[in-house]
Amino acid sequence: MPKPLHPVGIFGGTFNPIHFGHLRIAQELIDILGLKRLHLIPTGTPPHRAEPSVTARQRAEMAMLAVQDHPHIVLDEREVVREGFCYTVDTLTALRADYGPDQPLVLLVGADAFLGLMGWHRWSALFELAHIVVAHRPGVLTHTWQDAMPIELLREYEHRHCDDAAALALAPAGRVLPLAVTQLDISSTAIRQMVAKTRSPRYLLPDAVLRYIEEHSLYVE
Ligand SMILES: Nc1ncnc2c1ncn2[C@@H]1O[C@H](COP(=O)(O)OP(=O)(O)OP(=O)(O)O)[C@@H](O)[C@H]1O
Ligand SMILES: O=C(O)c1ccc[n+]([C@@H]2O[C@H](COP(=O)([O-])O)[C@@H](O)[C@H]2O)c1
Repeated sequence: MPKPLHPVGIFGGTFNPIHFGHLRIAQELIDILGLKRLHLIPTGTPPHRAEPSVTARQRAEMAMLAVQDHPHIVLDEREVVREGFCYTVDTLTALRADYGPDQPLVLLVGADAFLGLMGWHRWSALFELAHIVVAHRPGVLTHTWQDAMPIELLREYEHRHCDDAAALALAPAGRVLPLAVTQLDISSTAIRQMVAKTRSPRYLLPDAVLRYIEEHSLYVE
């Protein structure tokens, strides 16, 4: 029997700014799935929210400061340099072309993002391109979260749901795995608000990222 391939992780976000909530779920995914590589992908121009207050380049620079010494996380700037809206389906299509048809790809999203998946461009094509791992997030009702899913998403979830992380190495795409991760009630919104009120977000994000925010006077009002 051929040896299963190590899945490749993919984690996109606005990262305005990146914080320990993001970094912790990325680390837990790496450990649980035995990933050798996770692409950390700051969004360029997001289709789904107002233009972030900080440029994609600066959000990417903060993400780089957060992961530059990590042995398995690579900062992937393909969305930062893309013209126009950044759709995840396009990013996954490009990664699928890079890695070939057999490589298991695993897209990491938080539970709040997964609940909004039907609003994503060509959302049902995402399941053909990658597995989706859904990290629990404080504030999202995880024990009854199926009740919060729109019916079409629930149908996909019930069809694709699996609880065995090892199963993701056995197919290139198509499964949905909920992941009970350490719950860190941190959001970029809260960090931006703290800075605006001259309160320190220290210990919610890496020191190097906080220094960058201070040096560039980000989020001050
Ligand atoms: N504390 C957290 N725990 C689990 N998942 C998280 C956490 N923070 C963010 N995520 C997930 O990380 C991805 C990127 O999130 P994003 O960059 O929008 O951060 P955010 O903190 O939600 O930002 P904002 O407050 O600006 O909306 C999303 O899939 C989101 O669900
Ligand atoms: O492709 C889409 O239509 C789409 C719609 C909403 C969100 N996304 C992606 O989901 C990821 C998390 O988004 P956010 O807003 O929680 O930072 C990020 O990589 C976005 O590009 C993608």
